[in-house]
Amino acid sequence: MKLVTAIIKPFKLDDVREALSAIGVQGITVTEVKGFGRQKGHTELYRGAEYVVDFLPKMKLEVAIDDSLVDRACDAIRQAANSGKIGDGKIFVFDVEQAIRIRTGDTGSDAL
Ligand SMILES: Nc1ncnc2c1ncn2[C@@H]1O[C@H](COP(=O)(O)OP(=O)(O)OP(=O)(O)O)[C@@H](O)[C@H]1O
Repeated sequence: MKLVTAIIKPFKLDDVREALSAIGVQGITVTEVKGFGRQKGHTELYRGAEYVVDFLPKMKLEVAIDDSLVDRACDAIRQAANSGKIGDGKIFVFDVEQAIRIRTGDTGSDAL
């Protein structure tokens, strides 16, 4: 199992959620975060206004999935979150040791 973490622009959240649902992802955790990438000193558009890049609002998605879905999930996020502009975000992939569904006690991929 892997944890796919994506930092995306907030207005792309619905598109990314739909793209992940379409490939069979069943659960997503979303957190409002702030961050910046390597484009310090450049400007980035956020809700129509230009900002000197500082800590800009982003959404962090966390999706725990079976290994077999990782490539498709990353492709889906890339396509859905890509505006072609700076600050579109990043995807990080981590190993997941265990998953447990609290209600039933299911473990591993059965718990995803
Ligand atoms: N190395 C990193 N570690 C942790 N978070 C990061 C890192 N790089 C980017 N982020 C997060 O991702 C968000 C989007 O990054 P961003 O797309 O600006 O990266 P970039 O490397 O500057 O790419 P681009 O040139 O396409 O803008 C940042 O606001 C930050 O929250």
